Amino acid sequence: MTYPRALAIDLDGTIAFKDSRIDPVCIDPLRSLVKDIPVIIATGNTVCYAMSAAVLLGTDRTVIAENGGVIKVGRDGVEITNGYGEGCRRAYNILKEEMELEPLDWDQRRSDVALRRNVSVDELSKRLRQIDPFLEVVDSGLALHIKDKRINKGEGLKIISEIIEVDLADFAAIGDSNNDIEMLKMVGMGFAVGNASDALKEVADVVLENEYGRGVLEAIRMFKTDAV
Ligand SMILES: O=C(O)COP(=O)(O)O
Ligand SMILES: [Mg+2]
Repeated sequence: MTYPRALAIDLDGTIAFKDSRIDPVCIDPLRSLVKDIPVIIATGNTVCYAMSAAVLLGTDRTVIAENGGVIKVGRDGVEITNGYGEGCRRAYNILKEEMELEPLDWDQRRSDVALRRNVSVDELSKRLRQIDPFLEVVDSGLALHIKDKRINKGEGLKIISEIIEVDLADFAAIGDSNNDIEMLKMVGMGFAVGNASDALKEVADVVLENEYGRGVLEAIRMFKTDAV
C-alpha cells in the first residue's frame, strides 16, 4: 500500500473507546507517524477537545471539530467556523419542548448541537426536517448531532487539503461511525476500524479486523512497515 501524504483520523470510537478513554495501543504509532506526515484529528466533538488530543499527540494542531463546523489549520493558522450554529440552536429550542433532549457541551459548541443518545434518531430526523430542511441528525456513536447538511468532516477535509496542498487522493482516513462517511468516501485510502458502523464499513476501502486503537495500528502497519 502506498504511503499516504496525510492522515485524517477520528477520535471517539477510533483513537478512544466509546466512553472517551483513550486506547493507548495507538499512541506510539500515531506519534511516530506525525514525524512523517500531517495527522489531522477529525471529530464531531468540540474544538477544545480536538485541540487537546492534537497537542497530546504532538500534531501540528490542524483539526476538524464539530463534524467540519470548526476547522483550525496549524498552530497559528486560520480558524474557520461556519455560521450555521444559530439555526441548529433555533431548531433545538423548538424540539426541546416536544422531546426529552439533553444537550452536551452546550456552552462550547459553535456550529452544531450535540445531544445525548437517548432519543430515536428517526423520530428526531423526521421532526427536524419539518422545522428546517437544511438540518439533519447524525449519530457519531457518542452523541446525536443536529447539524447543517452542508457541513461534514469530508467538506472540512476538502478545505484543509487545499490549504496544506495535499490532494484528497493522497490522504488516508480512519473512522468508526456514520459521521465519518463523507470523509472516508473522499480520500484515497479509507479505513473503517473493526467496531465501525455497517454504513461506514460499506464505504471503506479497507475494513480492519481489529477494533479501536488496535485497528488504527493495523491500518498504519499497512503502509508503515516499521510501526511499533
Ligand atoms: O460525537 C462526538 O462528539 C465525537 O465523535 P467522533 O470523535 O467520533 O467524531
Ligand atoms: Mg467516531
